Amino acid sequence: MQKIAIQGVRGAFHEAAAKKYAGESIQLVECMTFRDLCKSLKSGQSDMAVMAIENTIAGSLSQNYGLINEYQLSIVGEVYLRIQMQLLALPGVELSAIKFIYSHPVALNQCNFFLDGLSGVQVYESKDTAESARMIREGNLTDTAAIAGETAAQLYSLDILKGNIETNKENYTRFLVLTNQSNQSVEGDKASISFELGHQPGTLADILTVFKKNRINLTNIQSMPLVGKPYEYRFHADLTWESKVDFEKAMESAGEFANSIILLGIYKRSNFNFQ
Ligand SMILES: O=C(O)C(=O)C[C@]1(C(=O)O)C=C[C@@H](O)C=C1
Repeated sequence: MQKIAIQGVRGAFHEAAAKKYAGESIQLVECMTFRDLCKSLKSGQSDMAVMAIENTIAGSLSQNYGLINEYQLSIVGEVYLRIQMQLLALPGVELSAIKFIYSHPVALNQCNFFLDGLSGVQVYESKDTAESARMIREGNLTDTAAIAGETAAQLYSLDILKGNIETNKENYTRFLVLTNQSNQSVEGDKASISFELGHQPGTLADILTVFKKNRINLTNIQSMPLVGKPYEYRFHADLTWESKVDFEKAMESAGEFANSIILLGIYKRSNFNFQ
Protein backbone atom coordinates (compact mmCIF):
# COMPACT_ATOMS: atom_id res chain seq x y z
CA MET A 1 0.00 0.00 0.00
CA GLN A 2 1.34 3.45 -0.92
CA LYS A 3 2.42 5.57 2.04
CA ILE A 4 1.34 9.14 1.41
CA ALA A 5 2.35 12.01 3.68
CA ILE A 6 -0.21 14.74 4.30
CA GLN A 7 -0.15 17.90 6.37
CA GLY A 8 -2.74 17.36 9.07
CA VAL A 9 -4.72 14.40 10.34
CA ARG A 10 -7.51 12.15 9.02
CA GLY A 11 -10.45 14.26 7.91
CA ALA A 12 -8.27 17.15 6.69
CA PHE A 13 -8.57 18.42 3.14
CA HIS A 14 -5.13 16.98 2.50
CA GLU A 15 -6.55 13.48 3.04
CA ALA A 16 -9.26 14.13 0.43
CA ALA A 17 -6.61 15.41 -2.01
CA ALA A 18 -4.39 12.34 -1.43
CA LYS A 19 -7.34 10.01 -2.06
CA LYS A 20 -8.43 11.90 -5.15
CA TYR A 21 -4.94 11.37 -6.57
CA ALA A 22 -4.11 7.84 -5.41
CA GLY A 23 -7.45 6.19 -4.59
CA GLU A 24 -9.00 5.05 -1.32
CA SER A 25 -6.48 2.36 -0.38
CA ILE A 26 -3.52 4.36 0.81
CA GLN A 27 -1.66 4.51 4.07
CA LEU A 28 -1.71 8.06 5.44
CA VAL A 29 1.41 9.46 7.10
CA GLU A 30 0.11 12.35 9.22
CA CYS A 31 2.55 15.27 9.53
CA MET A 32 1.73 18.33 11.62
CA THR A 33 3.83 20.80 9.59
CA PHE A 34 4.80 21.16 5.95
CA ARG A 35 8.46 20.86 6.96
CA ASP A 36 7.72 17.51 8.67
CA LEU A 37 5.98 16.39 5.48
CA CYS A 38 9.18 17.09 3.47
CA LYS A 39 11.29 15.29 6.08
CA SER A 40 8.99 12.27 5.95
CA LEU A 41 9.51 12.03 2.19
CA LYS A 42 13.26 12.60 2.41
CA SER A 43 13.74 9.92 5.07
CA GLY A 44 11.76 7.33 3.11
CA GLN A 45 9.04 7.15 5.76
CA SER A 46 6.55 7.95 2.97
CA ASP A 47 6.57 7.24 -0.80
CA MET A 48 4.73 10.39 -1.82
CA ALA A 49 3.49 13.60 -0.24
CA VAL A 50 0.55 15.87 -0.95
CA MET A 51 1.11 19.56 -0.26
CA ALA A 52 -1.32 22.50 -0.60
CA ILE A 53 0.28 25.19 -2.75
CA GLU A 54 -2.38 27.77 -3.64
CA ASN A 55 -5.96 28.66 -2.83
CA THR A 56 -8.30 30.84 -4.87
CA ILE A 57 -9.22 33.00 -1.85
CA ALA A 58 -6.20 32.86 0.48
CA GLY A 59 -3.55 32.94 -2.27
CA SER A 60 -0.23 31.09 -2.38
CA LEU A 61 1.32 29.12 0.45
CA SER A 62 4.61 30.79 -0.42
CA GLN A 63 6.72 29.04 2.21
CA ASN A 64 5.97 25.73 0.43
CA TYR A 65 7.79 26.81 -2.74
CA GLY A 66 10.85 27.39 -0.54
CA LEU A 67 10.49 23.94 1.08
CA ILE A 68 10.31 22.17 -2.31
CA ASN A 69 13.61 23.81 -3.29
CA GLU A 70 15.25 23.31 0.10
CA TYR A 71 14.45 19.56 0.20
CA GLN A 72 15.01 19.13 -3.57
CA LEU A 73 11.69 17.37 -4.11
CA SER A 74 10.07 16.54 -7.45
CA ILE A 75 6.55 17.27 -8.54
CA VAL A 76 4.72 14.28 -10.09
CA GLY A 77 1.19 15.56 -10.17
CA GLU A 78 -1.41 18.09 -9.07
CA VAL A 79 -4.89 17.86 -7.57
CA TYR A 80 -7.60 20.52 -7.32
CA LEU A 81 -10.26 20.32 -4.63
CA ARG A 82 -13.37 22.42 -4.18
CA ILE A 83 -13.21 23.61 -0.57
CA GLN A 84 -16.35 24.17 1.48
CA MET A 85 -15.83 25.33 5.04
CA GLN A 86 -18.18 24.44 7.91
CA LEU A 87 -18.37 25.83 11.43
CA LEU A 88 -18.42 22.73 13.67
CA ALA A 89 -19.35 22.31 17.32
CA LEU A 90 -20.53 19.60 19.70
CA PRO A 91 -24.16 18.57 19.11
CA GLY A 92 -26.59 20.82 20.96
CA VAL A 93 -24.19 23.79 21.23
CA GLU A 94 -25.58 27.05 19.85
CA LEU A 95 -23.66 29.77 18.01
CA SER A 96 -24.31 32.22 20.89
CA ALA A 97 -22.33 29.91 23.24
CA ILE A 98 -19.19 29.97 21.09
CA LYS A 99 -16.29 32.00 22.54
CA PHE A 100 -13.37 30.46 20.63
CA ILE A 101 -12.85 29.34 17.03
CA TYR A 102 -9.86 27.26 15.88
CA SER A 103 -8.63 26.34 12.42
CA HIS A 104 -5.69 26.15 10.03
CA PRO A 105 -4.55 29.70 9.11
CA VAL A 106 -5.27 29.14 5.38
CA ALA A 107 -8.78 27.92 6.27
CA LEU A 108 -9.41 30.96 8.52
CA ASN A 109 -8.28 33.21 5.71
CA GLN A 110 -10.97 31.70 3.46
CA CYS A 111 -13.68 32.66 5.99
CA ASN A 112 -12.69 36.26 6.85
CA PHE A 113 -16.05 37.66 5.79
CA PHE A 114 -17.95 35.31 8.12
CA LEU A 115 -15.46 35.80 10.99
CA ASP A 116 -15.62 39.61 10.68
CA GLY A 117 -19.36 39.41 11.28
CA LEU A 118 -18.96 37.74 14.69
CA SER A 119 -18.47 39.62 17.92
CA GLY A 120 -17.07 38.45 21.25
CA VAL A 121 -15.33 35.46 19.66
CA GLN A 122 -11.58 34.88 19.77
CA VAL A 123 -10.11 33.25 16.68
CA TYR A 124 -7.00 31.04 16.98
CA GLU A 125 -4.74 29.49 14.38
CA SER A 126 -4.16 25.76 14.74
CA LYS A 127 -2.13 23.18 12.81
CA ASP A 128 -5.05 21.69 10.94
CA THR A 129 -8.81 21.88 10.33
CA ALA A 130 -9.55 18.25 11.28
CA GLU A 131 -7.21 18.41 14.28
CA SER A 132 -9.25 21.37 15.59
CA ALA A 133 -12.44 19.32 15.20
CA ARG A 134 -10.85 16.38 17.04
CA MET A 135 -9.71 18.69 19.86
CA ILE A 136 -13.32 19.79 20.45
CA ARG A 137 -14.57 16.19 20.58
CA GLU A 138 -11.73 14.88 22.77
CA GLY A 139 -11.84 17.88 25.16
CA ASN A 140 -15.66 17.99 25.17
CA LEU A 141 -15.38 21.76 24.58
CA THR A 142 -18.82 23.37 24.66
CA ASP A 143 -17.62 26.96 24.11
CA THR A 144 -15.39 26.23 21.09
CA ALA A 145 -15.99 25.73 17.37
CA ALA A 146 -13.71 24.57 14.57
CA ILE A 147 -13.68 25.50 10.92
CA ALA A 148 -13.23 22.31 8.91
CA GLY A 149 -14.80 20.21 6.17
CA GLU A 150 -17.83 17.94 6.27
CA THR A 151 -15.65 14.82 6.52
CA ALA A 152 -14.18 16.11 9.79
CA ALA A 153 -17.72 16.72 11.12
CA GLN A 154 -18.66 13.08 10.42
CA LEU A 155 -15.40 11.64 11.71
CA TYR A 156 -15.46 13.49 15.01
CA SER A 157 -19.28 13.48 15.40
CA LEU A 158 -19.75 17.22 15.39
CA ASP A 159 -22.71 19.26 14.14
CA ILE A 160 -22.54 21.92 11.45
CA LEU A 161 -23.47 25.18 13.23
CA LYS A 162 -23.14 27.19 10.06
CA GLY A 163 -22.53 25.70 6.62
CA ASN A 164 -20.42 26.87 3.66
CA ILE A 165 -18.87 29.90 5.37
CA GLU A 166 -16.09 30.40 2.81
CA THR A 167 -16.06 34.00 1.53
CA ASN A 168 -16.65 32.98 -2.08
CA LYS A 169 -18.12 29.77 -3.48
CA GLU A 170 -15.43 29.57 -6.17
CA ASN A 171 -13.05 28.22 -3.54
CA TYR A 172 -10.46 25.74 -4.78
CA THR A 173 -7.14 24.59 -3.38
CA ARG A 174 -4.42 23.25 -5.64
CA PHE A 175 -2.23 20.53 -4.11
CA LEU A 176 1.09 19.27 -5.47
CA VAL A 177 2.01 15.59 -5.38
CA LEU A 178 5.69 15.25 -4.46
CA THR A 179 8.31 12.50 -4.47
CA ASN A 180 11.97 12.19 -3.61
CA GLN A 181 12.90 10.82 -7.08
CA SER A 182 13.38 13.05 -10.09
CA ASN A 183 10.44 13.05 -12.47
CA GLN A 184 10.17 13.93 -16.14
CA SER A 185 7.07 12.02 -17.15
CA VAL A 186 6.95 11.66 -20.94
CA GLU A 187 3.18 11.93 -20.94
CA GLY A 188 3.11 15.19 -19.01
CA ASP A 189 1.66 18.39 -20.42
CA LYS A 190 2.59 20.71 -17.55
CA ALA A 191 5.87 21.51 -15.80
CA SER A 192 7.06 23.40 -12.75
CA ILE A 193 10.42 25.10 -12.86
CA SER A 194 12.38 27.43 -10.61
CA PHE A 195 15.07 29.86 -11.70
CA GLU A 196 17.39 32.65 -10.56
CA LEU A 197 18.17 35.67 -12.68
CA GLY A 198 20.97 38.25 -12.71
CA HIS A 199 20.14 41.64 -11.23
CA GLN A 200 20.20 43.56 -14.53
CA PRO A 201 17.40 45.41 -16.28
CA GLY A 202 15.19 43.16 -18.38
CA THR A 203 16.33 39.71 -17.21
CA LEU A 204 12.82 38.68 -16.19
CA ALA A 205 11.35 40.14 -19.38
CA ASP A 206 13.97 38.22 -21.43
CA ILE A 207 13.09 34.82 -19.97
CA LEU A 208 9.35 35.49 -20.24
CA THR A 209 9.84 36.40 -23.91
CA VAL A 210 11.41 32.96 -24.47
CA PHE A 211 8.22 31.35 -23.16
CA LYS A 212 6.02 33.62 -25.24
CA LYS A 213 7.97 32.92 -28.45
CA ASN A 214 7.67 29.17 -27.89
CA ARG A 215 3.90 29.32 -27.19
CA ILE A 216 4.33 28.32 -23.54
CA ASN A 217 1.50 29.38 -21.25
CA LEU A 218 2.46 30.47 -17.72
CA THR A 219 -0.28 29.38 -15.31
CA ASN A 220 1.49 30.80 -12.26
CA ILE A 221 4.63 32.72 -11.36
CA GLN A 222 5.88 33.41 -7.82
CA SER A 223 8.96 34.98 -6.35
CA MET A 224 10.66 33.78 -3.18
CA PRO A 225 13.38 35.69 -1.33
CA LEU A 226 16.93 34.32 -1.55
CA VAL A 227 18.00 33.89 2.06
CA GLY A 228 21.21 35.83 2.72
CA LYS A 229 20.81 37.96 -0.44
CA PRO A 230 18.40 40.76 0.56
CA TYR A 231 15.96 41.78 -2.18
CA GLU A 232 17.11 39.06 -4.56
CA TYR A 233 14.64 36.37 -5.57
CA ARG A 234 14.18 32.88 -6.95
CA PHE A 235 11.19 32.49 -9.26
CA HIS A 236 8.85 29.52 -9.45
CA ALA A 237 6.74 29.11 -12.59
CA ASP A 238 4.17 26.60 -13.82
CA LEU A 239 4.08 26.09 -17.58
CA THR A 240 1.68 24.38 -19.99
CA TRP A 241 1.99 23.72 -23.73
CA GLU A 242 0.25 22.17 -26.70
CA SER A 243 3.41 20.59 -28.13
CA LYS A 244 6.16 19.10 -25.96
CA VAL A 245 8.76 20.14 -28.55
CA ASP A 246 7.89 23.80 -27.83
CA PHE A 247 8.54 23.19 -24.15
CA GLU A 248 11.88 21.49 -24.82
CA LYS A 249 13.02 24.36 -27.06
CA ALA A 250 11.88 26.94 -24.50
CA MET A 251 13.82 25.23 -21.72
CA GLU A 252 16.94 25.13 -23.86
CA SER A 253 16.84 28.88 -24.60
CA ALA A 254 15.66 29.82 -21.09
CA GLY A 255 18.86 28.27 -19.75
CA GLU A 256 20.85 31.00 -21.52
CA PHE A 257 19.04 33.75 -19.63
CA ALA A 258 18.94 32.26 -16.12
CA ASN A 259 21.81 31.94 -13.63
CA SER A 260 20.32 28.62 -12.60
CA ILE A 261 17.20 26.81 -13.73
CA ILE A 262 15.72 23.68 -12.15
CA LEU A 263 13.05 21.44 -13.66
CA LEU A 264 10.97 20.42 -10.64
CA GLY A 265 8.83 17.98 -12.60
CA ILE A 266 6.76 17.30 -15.70
CA TYR A 267 3.29 15.96 -14.96
CA LYS A 268 -0.28 15.68 -16.25
CA ARG A 269 -2.25 18.86 -15.80
CA SER A 270 -5.48 18.65 -13.89
CA ASN A 271 -8.63 20.72 -14.16
CA PHE A 272 -10.17 22.77 -11.36
CA ASN A 273 -13.43 23.11 -13.18
CA PHE A 274 -14.80 19.68 -12.23
CA GLN A 275 -17.95 19.02 -10.08
O1 LIG B 1 -6.32 21.90 7.40
C1 LIG B 1 -6.59 21.20 6.43
O2 LIG B 1 -7.62 20.51 6.35
C2 LIG B 1 -5.69 21.17 5.29
O3 LIG B 1 -5.70 20.19 4.56
C3 LIG B 1 -4.81 22.36 5.02
C4 LIG B 1 -5.34 23.32 3.99
C5 LIG B 1 -4.17 24.22 3.47
O4 LIG B 1 -3.04 24.07 3.87
O5 LIG B 1 -4.48 25.08 2.61
C6 LIG B 1 -5.86 22.60 2.80
C7 LIG B 1 -6.92 23.06 2.10
C8 LIG B 1 -7.66 24.27 2.49
O6 LIG B 1 -7.22 25.32 1.65
C9 LIG B 1 -7.38 24.68 3.90
C10 LIG B 1 -6.35 24.18 4.60
